[in-house]
Amino acid sequence: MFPTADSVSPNSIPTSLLVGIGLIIITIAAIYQLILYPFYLSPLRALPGPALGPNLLMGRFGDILNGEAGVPQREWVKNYGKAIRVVGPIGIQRVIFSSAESLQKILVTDWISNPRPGFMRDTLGLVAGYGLLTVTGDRHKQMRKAMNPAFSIPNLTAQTDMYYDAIDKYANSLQITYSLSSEYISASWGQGSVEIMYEWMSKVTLDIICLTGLGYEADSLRNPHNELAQAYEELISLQTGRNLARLIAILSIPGMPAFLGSRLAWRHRKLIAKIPLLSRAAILVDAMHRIKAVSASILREKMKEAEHLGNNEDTAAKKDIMSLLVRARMADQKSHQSVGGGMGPAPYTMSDTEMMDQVLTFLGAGHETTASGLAWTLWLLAKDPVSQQRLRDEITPYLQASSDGLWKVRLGYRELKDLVWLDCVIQESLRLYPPVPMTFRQAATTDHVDGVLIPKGTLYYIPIRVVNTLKDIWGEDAEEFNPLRWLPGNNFGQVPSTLTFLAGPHACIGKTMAIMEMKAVIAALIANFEFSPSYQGQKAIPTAAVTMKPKHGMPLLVNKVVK
Ligand code: HEM
Repeated sequence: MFPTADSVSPNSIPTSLLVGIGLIIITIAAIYQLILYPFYLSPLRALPGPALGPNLLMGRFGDILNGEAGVPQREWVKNYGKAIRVVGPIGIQRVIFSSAESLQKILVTDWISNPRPGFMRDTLGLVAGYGLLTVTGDRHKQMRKAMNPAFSIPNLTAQTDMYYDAIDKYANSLQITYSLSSEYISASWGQGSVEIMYEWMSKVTLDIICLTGLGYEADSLRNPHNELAQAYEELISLQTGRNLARLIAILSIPGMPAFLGSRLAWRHRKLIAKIPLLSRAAILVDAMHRIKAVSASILREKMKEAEHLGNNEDTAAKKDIMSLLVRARMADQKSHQSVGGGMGPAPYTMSDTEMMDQVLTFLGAGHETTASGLAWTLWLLAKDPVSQQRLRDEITPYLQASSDGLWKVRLGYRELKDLVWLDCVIQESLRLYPPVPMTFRQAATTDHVDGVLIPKGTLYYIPIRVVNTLKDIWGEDAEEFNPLRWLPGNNFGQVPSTLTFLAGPHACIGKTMAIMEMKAVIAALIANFEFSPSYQGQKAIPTAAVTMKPKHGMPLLVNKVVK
């Protein structure tokens, strides 16, 4: 039925016409975004890179989602060179630079003009607080300066003994499980207990970061119902490939991150859970609410404790990073008051909200990353019994006998740093399986990088795992596990060639802490247990999520070392 001349007044445009015009506009916009701009107009179109692929809407996103973390990108870099363009979903272009000079410019020299992109800050802010991971420029400089002392070597040295409570608990529980399950013999492969190592490492690192970062005993190893542990388990479940892609899509809707972080969203979480597209967001809202509630109460306690203790230095409780930050803030405020009675410009101190965000940041940034690093190290050692035994031999002189039938390991900061083979193994594992396999930056201004004109707004994919395995830096065996390359004399440690903890002002503040913690856990486990693949032909597949977790949680066969 077509409208007659009588039925169309100047004030009433027929709905069908409006719909038609709308469809034409959407079609033109889609053709522009998906085809015209990326392939005929964008200044980046001259860069080499993989062809668009069969799906115009998704670009090469399918390869990334279904591939091993960082591997499709590594193949593209091999095929197309060190400055490439990849078209992702809805025609969004990403540029991958992998030369040392271009990464130096993006991450170090011009870091302020290349911040983390908005979608990344929104996502991180929601799950790991609006702390160091989300701020940039001057605010970042101030915050980082305020936090650096808490990560100093003296503080880390004082903290190493806090790792061993969780490590001992895990070693004990592993010993019990082993003794109960070693009767199950797999005729084809071996005897022992099959353990899902990522899950265990996640509990160990949660307990350690809660204690060292916050002075809080989560004890998730013994108490699976611990509220923090449960909430994090739910959050982690959202981070597998497709779930994560859906979540990022939801978070890209303008205003959505702020809404999901609000009390309103929490109050209506049951309703949100019923909306098909948002059901996963409801899990996030609920888990984050619980994590925030626990974090807020930890912070309140810290503040009370700091008021009570004043500047008294020697209580065990004050070794954790949060206590140090709270006390440093109090000291700054007091000194401002006492010098000139609070007149004059106040020094920068973190607000209560910023402090609270740091609590969430430590938990978010320091837990799964380290768990993932540990799971991959155990896998690499399981596949390389010679390196595993060499490590056991290196640690043997430091072992202490104990009544529970386990060797106690109590390596301090200096020993953890100086054990050469332990260092080689950890560095090599972090190189080959960097727990954060990639990150993003976005050009805030139009600029040239490596001679390429980069329009404002361009997304940079920072190829951490790719750079860590470039053959022209690491040699022909770049993709192999070879801890020997880190031995003194083959000194790759001097070259800024692994990007595992990134580089520049946003480089990981927890790097030394994470390495020390990994060394302590690995030393204690290898001293007491032997690890091997859980079945013949086992392959471990890193998922393409925020952190590079092993698919299926990394089952390994565990046997007790005979004393
Ligand atoms: C093996 C373990 C770890 C790895 C591989 C790792 C890796 C990284 C990477 C790649 C970044 C840069 C992210 C970006 O800018 O896009 C980063 C930043 C950060 N990490 Fe870690 N991290 C680890 C452990 C930790 C721990 C234990 C903590 C704290 C207790 C921590 C706290 C942070 C913070 C606060 C930032 C933001 C730094 C800034 O922007 O100034 N990380 N980490």
